[in-house]
Order: sequence, then structure tokens, then C-alpha cells
Amino acid sequence: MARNKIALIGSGMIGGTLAHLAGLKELGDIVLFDIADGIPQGKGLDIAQSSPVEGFNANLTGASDYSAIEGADVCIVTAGVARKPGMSRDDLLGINLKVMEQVGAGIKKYAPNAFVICITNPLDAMVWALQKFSGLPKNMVVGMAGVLDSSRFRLFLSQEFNVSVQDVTAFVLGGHGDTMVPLARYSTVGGIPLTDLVKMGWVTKERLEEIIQRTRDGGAEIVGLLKTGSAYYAPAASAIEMAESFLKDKKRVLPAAAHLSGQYGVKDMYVGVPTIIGAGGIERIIEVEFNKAEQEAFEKSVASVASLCEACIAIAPSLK
Ligand SMILES: NC(=O)C1=CN([C@@H]2O[C@H](COP(=O)(O)OP(=O)(O)OC[C@H]3O[C@@H](n4cnc5c(N)ncnc54)[C@H](O)[C@@H]3O)[C@@H](O)[C@H]2O)C=CC1
Ligand SMILES: O=C([O-])CC(=O)C(=O)O
Repeated sequence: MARNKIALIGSGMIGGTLAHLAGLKELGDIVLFDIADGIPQGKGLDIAQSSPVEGFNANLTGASDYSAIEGADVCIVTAGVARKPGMSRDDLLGINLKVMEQVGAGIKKYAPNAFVICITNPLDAMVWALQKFSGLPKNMVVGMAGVLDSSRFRLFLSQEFNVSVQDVTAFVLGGHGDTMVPLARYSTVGGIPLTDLVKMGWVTKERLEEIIQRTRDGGAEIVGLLKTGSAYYAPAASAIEMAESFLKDKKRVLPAAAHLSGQYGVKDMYVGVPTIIGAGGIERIIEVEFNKAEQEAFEKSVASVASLCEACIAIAPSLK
């Protein structure tokens, strides 16, 4: 059987890390694409030269012509710009929206059957625009944020409780911005919800709130340290987990920015919700019950994504 083909649209910090991880995991042959000619070719060659040492088999090529992504099974989109200290993700909207228009046209022409994972920020608005620009089925276009935000929450919780990261589960829903919604009730240590751990005296409500706030600020914390750009190792690992679930039909239950057509009372928007990802793309959206406070936090987050979609429509009226 021929290998899968993975197209990485954008070959910057996340794109290069994605290529390395996809190679190490033997997910398929990899095409790196970028408008900065030479970068995708150079990174592809460099990673390919690590394959004899690491012992993986994959063809890695680089290109700055969209025809190279022809027939891709998975496209992971990181094309655009990243924020620097002092900026919010939303400040990237104008410039990255134009990039999504070009990327959408390229995917529509050359990889219409692909499972598309968008990473470019501001995430929920960009994946919404990318689906419209590409015209691909809504279940085949998804945004990566929830796996990353949940992974940050899991790490901080494992450090707090001095337990393995493997025994901590977490769900962070809503938009990938300051209003994201880390759900304590649906996050667990060894299957025990965090709300019960508070009752058991493992952690105070106040300390848990600090950890939740650190999770919300997780991206900004890295931007503040790096100063030249934003996080890339954990974002790449998160998107690879989603791609692998699709390619291997693993049916993982993963939070992702998925198209909502009435679920959670939201219509024609992408927002972070629990999903099942398998060979059919987003195979199911899981509708969990919210209590009053969770519902309010989710609605606030949805409203902030909605205002970003409105800003996109003001720039590109065809998105309406
Ligand atoms: N969804 C999430 O959870 C996360 C999202 N991000 C976002 O991911 C994006 C990429 O981040 P990095 O890889 O660190 O940035 P980067 O600047 O290292 O790479 C972006 C690449 O896109 C390329 N590019 C720009 N315009 C293009 C176009 N029209 N067509 C093709 N390629 C184009 C650039 O040449 C550059 O190589 C940013 O928007 C960042 O904010 C970053 C971390 C997490
Ligand atoms: O913070 C940023 O700009 C990049 C990002 O989305 C993250 O790391 O969560």
C-alpha cells in the first residue's frame, strides 16, 4: 500500500516541527510548502538526512508551488504570521485572513479530499474562513487548539499533584483566546474530577483558579519568554495527534475547533468542543452538559469568536 501524503502548508517553526514529528512517527511522505522559497526545501532535506540515524522511512520534499500538495491525505496549515510580545492573537486577523484565502484556493484545487487541520491564529476565525475559502466539507476542516490548551492544563495539574501526565485528563473548550473555557468538572486525575479533588482537600479552589488562569495565558507565557515568536513544539505535537487519529482511524476523543450547526446552540461557527476524529474526519461532536457558570463562560467565548468572524466578513464580504 502506498504511503499517506501529508502536506504542511507553512514551513516555519511549527511547520518544520510537524515535518520532524510526522517523519519520526512514519505517518507518511511529507511535502513542506512555503512562499519563502528555499525554506521548505532546506528543512525537508535536513529532516530527511536525519532519517538514516533515526531509522524512519519517509520521503520529504519542499516546494513553493501548490501543485506539490496534489492528492494530499492531510493538510496542516500554519501559513501566516505569529504574534510577538505585546500583541494578541486577534491582532493577526487582517494579515492571516489574506493568507487563508490563498491557502484555501490551493487546497481546493489540489487536495479537495484532504483532512485539513488549521493552526494559524486567530484560530477559530481562521479555520472558519479557511473552510469557506476552500469549500471542503465542514467535517473535513478542523482547527487545532483544544488539544494544546488541554495539554498545558494537564501538565500544570500533573506538576501540582506530583502525578504522571498520563493520569491527568483535561478538556479546554471554547475559542482559543483569553476567553477559553478550561472545564474543572470534566478534567480528572486518575478518573477523579478536579471538583472532587477540591472537596478531598488536594487543592484549594483559589489554587485551582490560578492553574486555570495560567492555562488561559499559556500561549502568552511562551511568547513573553521567546520574544521572537510563539510556541511550536507543543502545538505541533497536538496537531500530529489529530492527524494520526484521522490517518489510523483511531477515533480519539479530542477537543477541536469544529464546525457547529446548532450544537451548543451555535450556528455556522467554529468553536472548541469535544469531538471524535476518525477516517471520516470529525465523526461526532460530543455535547456535554454545562452548569450555569460553564454555560456563561462558553457563551462569552462564543461571542468573542463571533466578533472575529464579523471582522473577517468586513474584510472579505464573500465569507458571509
Ligand atoms: N492554534 C494554535 O494553538 C496555535 C497557533 N499558532 C499560530 O500558528 C501560526 C504559525 O506559527 P509559526 O510556525 O510559529 O510561525 P512562523 O512565522 O515560524 O511560520 C509561518 C510560515 O508561514 C509562511 N507564510 C506566510 N505567508 C504565507 C503564504 N501566503 N503562503 C504560504 N506560507 C506563508 C512564512 O513564510 C513562514 O515560514 C501563527 O499564526 C501562530 O499564531 C501558534 C501556536 C499555537
Ligand atoms: O500564543 C500564541 O500566539 C500562539 C498560540 O496560540 C499558543 O501558543 O497557544
